[in-house]
Amino acid sequence: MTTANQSTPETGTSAEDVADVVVIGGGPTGENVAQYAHEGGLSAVIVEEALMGGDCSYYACMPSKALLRPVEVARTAAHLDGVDSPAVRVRELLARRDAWVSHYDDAGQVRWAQDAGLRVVRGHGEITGPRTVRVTGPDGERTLTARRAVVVATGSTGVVPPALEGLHAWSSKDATGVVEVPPRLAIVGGGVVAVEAATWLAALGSSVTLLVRGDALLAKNEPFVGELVRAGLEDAGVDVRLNTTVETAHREDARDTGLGRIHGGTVRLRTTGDPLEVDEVLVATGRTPRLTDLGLESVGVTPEDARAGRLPDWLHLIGDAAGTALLTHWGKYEARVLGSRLAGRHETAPDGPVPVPQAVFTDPPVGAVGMTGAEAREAGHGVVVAEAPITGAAGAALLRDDAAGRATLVVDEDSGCLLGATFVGPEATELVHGATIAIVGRVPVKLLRHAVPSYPTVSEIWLRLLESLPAALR
Ligand SMILES: Cc1cc2nc3c(=O)[nH]c(=O)nc-3n(C[C@H](O)[C@H](O)[C@H](O)COP(=O)(O)OP(=O)(O)OC[C@H]3O[C@@H](n4cnc5c(N)ncnc54)[C@H](O)[C@@H]3O)c2cc1C
Ligand SMILES: NC(=O)c1ccc[n+]([C@@H]2O[C@H](COP(=O)([O-])OP(=O)(O)OC[C@H]3O[C@@H](n4cnc5c(N)ncnc54)[C@H](O)[C@@H]3O)[C@@H](O)[C@H]2O)c1
Repeated sequence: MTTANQSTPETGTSAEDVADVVVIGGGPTGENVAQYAHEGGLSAVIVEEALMGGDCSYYACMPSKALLRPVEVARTAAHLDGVDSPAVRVRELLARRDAWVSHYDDAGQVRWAQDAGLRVVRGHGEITGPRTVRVTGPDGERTLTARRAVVVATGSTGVVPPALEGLHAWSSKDATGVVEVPPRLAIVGGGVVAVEAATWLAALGSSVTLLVRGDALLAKNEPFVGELVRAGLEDAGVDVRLNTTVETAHREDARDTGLGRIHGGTVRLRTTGDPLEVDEVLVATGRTPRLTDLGLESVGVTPEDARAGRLPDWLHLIGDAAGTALLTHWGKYEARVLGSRLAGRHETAPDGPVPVPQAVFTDPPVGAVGMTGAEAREAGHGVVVAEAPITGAAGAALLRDDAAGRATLVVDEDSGCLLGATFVGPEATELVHGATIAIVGRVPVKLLRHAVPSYPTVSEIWLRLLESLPAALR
C-alpha cells in the first residue's frame, strides 16, 4: 500500500498532498469508491465542500424516508380493523427527521471515514490539470495529486424551469427540511420527488396541488403505477392535475428565509388549466449532474464528453454526477465496481446488463426493476407479460384492509428469463429484490416455480404471476 500524507483531516496547508485516489464529493458514492479503493490497498482522500455523507444523508433519501415511514404506518393503521388510528404529530415527525439527519452535523460520517482509513479534506474541489485537484477550503488552498485516479462524485442539482425562476421556490431540500408547513402548496412535476413529497407534506397538513405536465405520474414506469399512486394521493386529499403546465408565476417579497421556511408572500400561478394561489411552490422537475465549477475544461473535457463518458484514463465520474441512474444504490454500485477495479481486484462479471431497481415510498408503495413491457419490446425482445392484482396473494390483504395494487413480470420469450418486474402495493419496495436476483442470475421462470414463497406472505404474488404465464414458458 502506498502512503498518503497523513495530515489531520480538517486542517489545510498549502503543501502538496499525494494519494492514490482523490475523490471529489463525499456523498454515498464518493465514500464507497474511497472505501473500496482503500480496502484494496490504495490510499484515498475525499474532498467535501459541505456535509460528509452528501445530499442523500441530509437533504434527500434519509430525511424523506424518515418522514414517510410514520405516514405509512398511520395510514396502514387507519385501514386495519382492531387498531386505533394513530395521528401524525407534526412536531414529533419533524424531530424524527432532525434526528435522522443528525441535526445537519456530519461528525459521525467524518469519524466513519477516518475509522475506515480515509482522509477527508474540507473545501471545494476543482481539477486544475491531469491528476491534480485544487481544494479551496476554510483554511486556504491546497493542491492534491492523485497517483492513480481522480473520481468525480459531486452529485446532482435540481432543474428549475424558466417560468419558476426568481420565485425562491422550494427545492427538494426545503421539502425534506420542512420547518414551516405551507398551508397551500403547489408541487410542479410528476416524478419520484413530486409524489413522495406530496405524500409527506399532505400528511403534515398542507393542502397540496400537484401540477403535472404530462398525462401520468411516474411516467417512466408501467402505466398502472401512475394510476395507482394517483389514486393513493387523491385518497390522501392531494389535488392531482395532469396535462397542466405553469405558464407564469409571481410572488411578492420572494426571498431566501432559510431551509424549509416559506420563502415570501403568496404565489400566483397561471397555468394551462385553472389559475392557482398558494403559499409555496416545490419545484420537482428533475435533476442534472453537478459538473460546473469543477475544472473539467482544464483537462479538455466538455460537458458533452462527460455525459458520453469520453474521459482521460485517470478520470472517472460516478453516481448522480455520471447521470446513468440518479439513485443512491446505483451510485454505490458504480462506486464499488470502480473502487475494486482501481485497486486491481477482479470481480465476477454478470452475464448480462445489470438492471436498475427503484423503490418509491408512496402509499401504495412501488418497487420496479429492469425494463417495462414497452421498453423490452422497443429493445427488440419478444415479450410475455404476466399480470396479477396484489391481493391475489392472501398475505397482501392481511397486511391492510384496503390493500390495493398490481404486479407484472416481463419475460423474454426466447430465454424464458425475466427482463423486468413491477410491484405496487404492500411490501412492494421489498418484493422487488427477488426480481432483481432473478434477472441478474438469469433464472428461467420455469425454475422460479420451485422457489416456494411462505404462506401467507405477499411473496405469494410470485405464484400468481408465474401461474398466469403460458404453459410453454413455465
Ligand atoms: C428528495 C430526494 C429523495 C431521494 N430519495 C432517494 C431514495 O430513497 N433512494 C435512492 O436510491 N435515491 C434517492 N434519491 C437520489 C439520491 O439522493 C442520489 O442519487 C444520491 O444522493 C447520489 O449520491 P452521490 O454521492 O452521487 O451525490 P450526493 O449525495 O449529492 O453527494 C455529492 C457530494 O459532493 C459534494 N460536492 C459537490 N461538488 C463538490 C466539489 N466541487 N468539491 C467538493 N465537494 C463537492 C456535495 O457537497 C455532496 O456532499 C433522492 C433524491 C432526492 C432529491
Ligand atoms: N425513492 C427514490 O428512489 C427517489 C426519491 C426521490 C428522488 N429520486 C431520484 O431523484 C431524481 C430526481 O427526481 P425528480 O422527481 O426530480 O425527477 P424525475 O425525472 O423523476 O421527474 C421529473 C418530473 O418533472 C417533469 N418535468 C420536467 N421538466 C418539467 C418542466 N419544465 N415543467 C413541468 N414539469 C417538468 C417531468 O415530466 C417529470 O414528471 C430521479 O432520478 C429519482 O429517481 C429517487
